[in-house]
Amino acid sequence: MTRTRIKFCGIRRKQDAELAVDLGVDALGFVLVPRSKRYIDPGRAAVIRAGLPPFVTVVALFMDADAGEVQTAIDALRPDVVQFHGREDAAFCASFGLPYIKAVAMSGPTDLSRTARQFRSAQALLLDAHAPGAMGGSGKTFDWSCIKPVGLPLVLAGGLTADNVGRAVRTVRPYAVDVSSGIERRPGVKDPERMRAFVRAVRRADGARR
Ligand SMILES: O=C(O)c1ccccc1NCC(=O)[C@H](O)[C@H](O)COP(=O)(O)O
Repeated sequence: MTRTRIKFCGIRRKQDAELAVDLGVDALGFVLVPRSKRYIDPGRAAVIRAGLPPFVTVVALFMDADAGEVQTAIDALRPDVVQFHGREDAAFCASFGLPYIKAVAMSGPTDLSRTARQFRSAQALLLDAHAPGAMGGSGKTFDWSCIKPVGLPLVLAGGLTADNVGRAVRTVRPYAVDVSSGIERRPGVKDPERMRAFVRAVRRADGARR
């Protein structure tokens, strides 16, 4: 059976990280973007990280931060993967010596193969609904019909919920799905029932793809 990986993003509380791990979530995202409603200080994120068991991927998110800020945060949090949401180019993304994910703003027709060529050093592309220059975590979906395989793993994000993620998995067949707003009570505060329902919906869709 294909197992769609799941990333919960915008983690700010220890109990949310613990429940995510119990539910078998593969990756946790920490938003290190100071203007975000889900911002977490890298030191606080490191405390949550220290309590995680092995084999849970810790992802640090940045948006147009300078290299010094990114490196300082990496030194504090020691993420497994870095994820870039701004206008960073491939050389910048790769310069920290960590696997990286590049977020692509899917606000209109987007030439994904061109982006994949530009970011061929990326571990994956994360397709999100925000407009270029705007922040992620908008809770909005985009038109999935423009998604084509591009030779890099695709992480589908943007407005996913327990109600639409099954259709997303069956339609797009992404390597992973990423969710923030759809499992929240309010920004940065996750809702246990929504977290559980989301994971159940992904696993049900995985079963249907067998
Ligand atoms: O979540 C934020 O506030 C944020 C701010 C700046 C850059 C990225 C941000 N989030 C990125 C994510 O990976 C979200 O999980 C992704 O955009 C999906 O969000 P949502 O539509 O809320 O599920």
